[in-house]
Amino acid sequence: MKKDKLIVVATPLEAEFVVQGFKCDFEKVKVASGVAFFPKSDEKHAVLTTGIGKTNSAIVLTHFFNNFFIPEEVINTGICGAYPGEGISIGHIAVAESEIYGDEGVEADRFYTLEDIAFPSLIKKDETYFNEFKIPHSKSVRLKLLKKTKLSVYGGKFITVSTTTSNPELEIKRKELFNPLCESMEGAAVCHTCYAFDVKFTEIRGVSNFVGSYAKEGWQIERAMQLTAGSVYAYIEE
Ligand SMILES: O=C(O)c1cccc(C(=O)CC[C@H]2O[C@@H](n3cnc4c(=O)[nH]cnc43)[C@H](O)[C@@H]2O)c1
Repeated sequence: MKKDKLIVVATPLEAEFVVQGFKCDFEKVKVASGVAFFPKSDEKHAVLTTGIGKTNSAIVLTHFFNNFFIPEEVINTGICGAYPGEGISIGHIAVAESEIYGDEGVEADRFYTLEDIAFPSLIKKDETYFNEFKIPHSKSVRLKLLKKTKLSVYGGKFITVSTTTSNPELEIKRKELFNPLCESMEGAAVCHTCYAFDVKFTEIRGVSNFVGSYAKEGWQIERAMQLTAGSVYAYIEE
């Protein structure tokens, strides 16, 4: 097994899409409340399933780092919701340029961020982080995917939420607050954990739906998972 990169997903179905494309046998190992797939091949990478949401992601990834190995880079992948209006659509690929906790703060007369209320989420060396974690190498990730795949690949800010943005009022509000390209329920927590452990963080997601509505019949979950798995292979290929 190669240990330079670790692929992190939220759900068993997302793991299945990634693992099946590796075309090798895997050993399944329990990691706290999650599951790791360790490939029985020197050429392939491990895949970690955390369960959905910020808490599961942080618990399982921290447990993995402490008990298995610390990779040079974590690649967080899976599906996401896109904010309409940026050209991005269902079946497109999105690369995070920064990860933002979209609902950590205070909801009062307006939304107050962690910075507004002076509550850092992480203090490290000389840096203090609040809602946002920047991902400076993301442009090179996007360029690599554009070069190596025929997919539409967008870059922008991702927000991570506990409550999905499934009505138009919340969509407008979060768009005005953070100008996000996409949202998920794990990204910022995985990114935060990587910052804490000095691990490079990359996030590549496939758009399964638009935010702003709760019409689940329009979601294309399996197509988005398939395309995302393909873009992760393209990214990790030397
Ligand atoms: O069945 C439902 O009612 C339901 C409501 C909201 C989300 C789901 C999911 O299955 C998605 C959760 C899963 O996928 C990511 N994801 C995908 N689209 C979005 C989105 O628009 N907003 C936030 N997260 C999204 C997320 O990272 C979770 O892992 C089901």
